[in-house]
Amino acid sequence: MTEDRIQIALGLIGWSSVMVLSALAMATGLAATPLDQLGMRPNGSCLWSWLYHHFVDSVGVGGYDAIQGALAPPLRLNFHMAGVLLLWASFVYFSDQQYGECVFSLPLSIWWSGLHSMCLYTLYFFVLNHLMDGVSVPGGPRASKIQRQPIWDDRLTTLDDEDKEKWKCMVAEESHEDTETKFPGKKLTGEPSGRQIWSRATTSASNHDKEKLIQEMALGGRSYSGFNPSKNPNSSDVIFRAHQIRKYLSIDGNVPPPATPPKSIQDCTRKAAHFYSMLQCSDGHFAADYGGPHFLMPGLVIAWYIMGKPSSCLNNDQIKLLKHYILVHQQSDGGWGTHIESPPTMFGSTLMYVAMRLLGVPKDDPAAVRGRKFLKENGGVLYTSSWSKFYLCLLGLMDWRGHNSVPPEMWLLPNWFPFHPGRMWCHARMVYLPMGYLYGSQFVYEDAETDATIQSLRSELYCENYINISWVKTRHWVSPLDDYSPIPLMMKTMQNLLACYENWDIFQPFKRFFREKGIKFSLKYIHAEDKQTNYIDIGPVNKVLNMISHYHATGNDLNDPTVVDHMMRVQDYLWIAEDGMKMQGYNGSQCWDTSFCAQALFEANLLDEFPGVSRKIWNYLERTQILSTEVSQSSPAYKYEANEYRNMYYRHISEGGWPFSTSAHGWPISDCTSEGLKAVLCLLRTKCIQDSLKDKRIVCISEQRLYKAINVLLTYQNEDGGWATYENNRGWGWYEQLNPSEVFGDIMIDYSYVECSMATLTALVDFREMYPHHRPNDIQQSINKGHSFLKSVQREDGSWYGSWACCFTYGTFFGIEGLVKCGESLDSTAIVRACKFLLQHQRKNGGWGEDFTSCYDKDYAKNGMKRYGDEGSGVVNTAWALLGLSIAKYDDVDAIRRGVQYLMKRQLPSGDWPQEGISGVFNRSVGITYTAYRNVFPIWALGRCYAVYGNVFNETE
Ligand SMILES: CC(C)=CCC[C@@H](C)[C@H]1CC[C@@]2(C)[C@@H]3CC[C@H]4C(C)(C)[C@@H](O)CC[C@@]45C[C@@]35CC[C@]12C
Repeated sequence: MTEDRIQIALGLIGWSSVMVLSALAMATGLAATPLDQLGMRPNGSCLWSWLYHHFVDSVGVGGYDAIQGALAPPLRLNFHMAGVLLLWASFVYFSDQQYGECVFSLPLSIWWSGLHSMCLYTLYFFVLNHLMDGVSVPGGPRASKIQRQPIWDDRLTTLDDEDKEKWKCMVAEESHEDTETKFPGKKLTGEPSGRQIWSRATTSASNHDKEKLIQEMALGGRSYSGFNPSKNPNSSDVIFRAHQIRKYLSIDGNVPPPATPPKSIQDCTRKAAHFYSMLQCSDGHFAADYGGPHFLMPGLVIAWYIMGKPSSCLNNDQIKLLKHYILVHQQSDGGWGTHIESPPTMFGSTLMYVAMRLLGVPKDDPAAVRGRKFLKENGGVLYTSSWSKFYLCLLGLMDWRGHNSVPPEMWLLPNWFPFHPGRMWCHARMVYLPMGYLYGSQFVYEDAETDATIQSLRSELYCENYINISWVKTRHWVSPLDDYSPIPLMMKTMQNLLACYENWDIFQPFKRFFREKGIKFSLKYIHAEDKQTNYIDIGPVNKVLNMISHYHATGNDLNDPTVVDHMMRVQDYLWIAEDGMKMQGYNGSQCWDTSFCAQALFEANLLDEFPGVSRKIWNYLERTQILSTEVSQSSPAYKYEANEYRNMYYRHISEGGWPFSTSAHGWPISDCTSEGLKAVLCLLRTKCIQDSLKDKRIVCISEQRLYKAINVLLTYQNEDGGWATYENNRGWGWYEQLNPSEVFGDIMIDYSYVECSMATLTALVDFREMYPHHRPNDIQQSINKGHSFLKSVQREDGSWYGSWACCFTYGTFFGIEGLVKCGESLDSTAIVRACKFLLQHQRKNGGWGEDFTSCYDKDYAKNGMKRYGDEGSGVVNTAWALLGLSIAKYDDVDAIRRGVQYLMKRQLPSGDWPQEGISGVFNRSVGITYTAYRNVFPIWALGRCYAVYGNVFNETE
């Protein structure tokens, strides 16, 4: 009897341990799979990965990659399940052998374990794939719409002549030298190519007549009449363009494009290419204004202020231009938008107002009075969104209790944890990292209590008395103007629980212990990001927050080498245009624009006509590919290329990839790699590059390097067959339930996008055409999966939602091109529906137009590009639509002709096109400027239309 009891007890223990073990195995398998897809070996967080790694891989039979790669998702699940089943059966069998018969007989135990496994399998499959919704496709329905319009007073603003002419855009090595002379004894690390900074020039414009011509050319053949946001808040990049044209014309033999209007499509394309070639920088890249968002520069101003206003971070000349920018973008009601075309929001207004005051605009200046009126009419800054509240807390303009918790402890969660921050989209991850550090340290500007401006701001920003505010209650307050992504219930609940953790005494000893560890890890991680990016950092937000974090960590030491390293890279984000100085959304769009230029000229058959331009593009792409093995060992980035560090800091492999901007930035992106690769392949097919390679006038990009690019691209593919931006998708759609930012949509995970997928698929197809023997099966498999993905995200109406530019026209151009290159037949339903969608939206004047509201509302802008286009049409949208229709060889030649004639008609006398509405977008709600698009896409579209349809465009109507 006693023996029986012991047997049953032991059996039960055996059973429960089996259950726990298998649940654990399931959980780690489930949770760790996406994190293991870093394009490298498993990090040991998943039991099965660990087993493969140690047993299968060590015997050298192709290893983990081969197994993982070969297993399609359902199979992979089965693999996990088989493992669980085996473990289970053996355990039960073992206990059965040991402890006699009763319930644990062999057939029964197999039956039970089988049943149990089936149940878990079902749970696994359904929960993961259905309820958790593997990845939800961006572009789903959006309820709220932009209700208001931005309105500016009709006023012309101009920069002082001195400001227009005395600034010089320096690139590459010259830019490094300039910065290094300002920081004696310090050296910048990383590849200099592509770096672009604005510095005061010592020479001024000389010949007056020539200067007039240059200014006119920069404006497309019209004379400069200043900047008037009520006409168009998008600046035209006149200052940079004038600067480049001046440089170009100063070289003997260089002439501007002919003034006569082009008579044919080829003339028009050639003239456009000639004009655009004048803008190319000496290192081969195409520079341009990459501004737009209004919430970036205030972050920098706040950092500068907190750090004691060092002139090595921002000097007086820059401050003057930053103020100018803030003032010209203020709208009639006193507010500022989240970006240049947005109606005023509390997010934009709070930050711009604070920046304006910190830069020295007095409280009673009319702009400040109007700004304050706007803020107070909307409830004061207690109703601004969380990202601006964060900056207010740093400055001592808000109590940290008024901000929801950003616990740095989140980094201490085990990697397998379903909500580990390492699974977040890298931009969100890299912003919440320093936020966690600064929140955890409860950092506040050290002079806040004595600083007169801060004290005054405390009364300017609130409707109530600052000292009487019950901060904890205000944590969730947000104005409807900002509430694009209302905080979901799940996140609110979590924030409330965290508020207990932050404030209840009972948790404090526990919190102290873990907080310290979290802060320590965060700082280590921040440092790794700084080194990996040569202190540029992934984007403008974490750039500034990382700098403040180091300032804090070093005990507010401005001379600390890390803080100085950071300050040396501030210039990389600043840009001057006719609306003043702005902080850009990135350190530029160099590689992206340059890769497009190569492809546009290739399709227009002009690369050989502009051999100098082609060679310079080649050089840029050659120097910009990320090649860890060739990074000098002395570079701080070197160490972090090792897989050990990549694993530790959740980074995908980079070797072989191309970035969006510069090599020094160091973060490759799937579509930037693809566009870079396609550009190289185009160049390789031209005579001028082939000859230059033969006589060694340019450095060779070896086949091995192209293979590395292919490797990165293949590792980037998600399980759904699509491609995300920087990394594989590591989480699930439900993560969006934890989105803590009210102003951005879909920021929590890296989704598969039509743009990234099309770019990668077309790169794979182009590559296979030239190198059919390299990994043919992997490439074919990948193309097949990608092809199905593209079809799966096509919308009912035949369009695709564009996540990174405005909007359906962009997405649909990408969708069509992707399908066609994957071999979809031109008369298939998918292609015909997509082309019909485009045709339905062609406007009376022959063009196409959409503005930013399409992206925000997730609904085609009914009035087209109403405000800043031409009767609803815009040149960039028209070019995208033509590119889509012509790759599909759509047979409505009349529609194509009208589109082409529209582009030709809109070309300016200089060969340029006008700057219309904002083209780019991110996170659904923020517009971003792509100045180069107005040149490169029309060239490309005209080139392609001519190649596909021949000379049917020249008869005028
Ligand atoms: C952290 C937040 C909310 C703001 C900082 C801004 C960045 C998130 C974005 C600024 C530039 C973006 C848009 C960047 C630009 C290029 C695109 C793309 C065109 C290559 C696209 O196809 C893939 C995504 C992009 C990389 C982008 C991501 C988001 C930005 C970094």
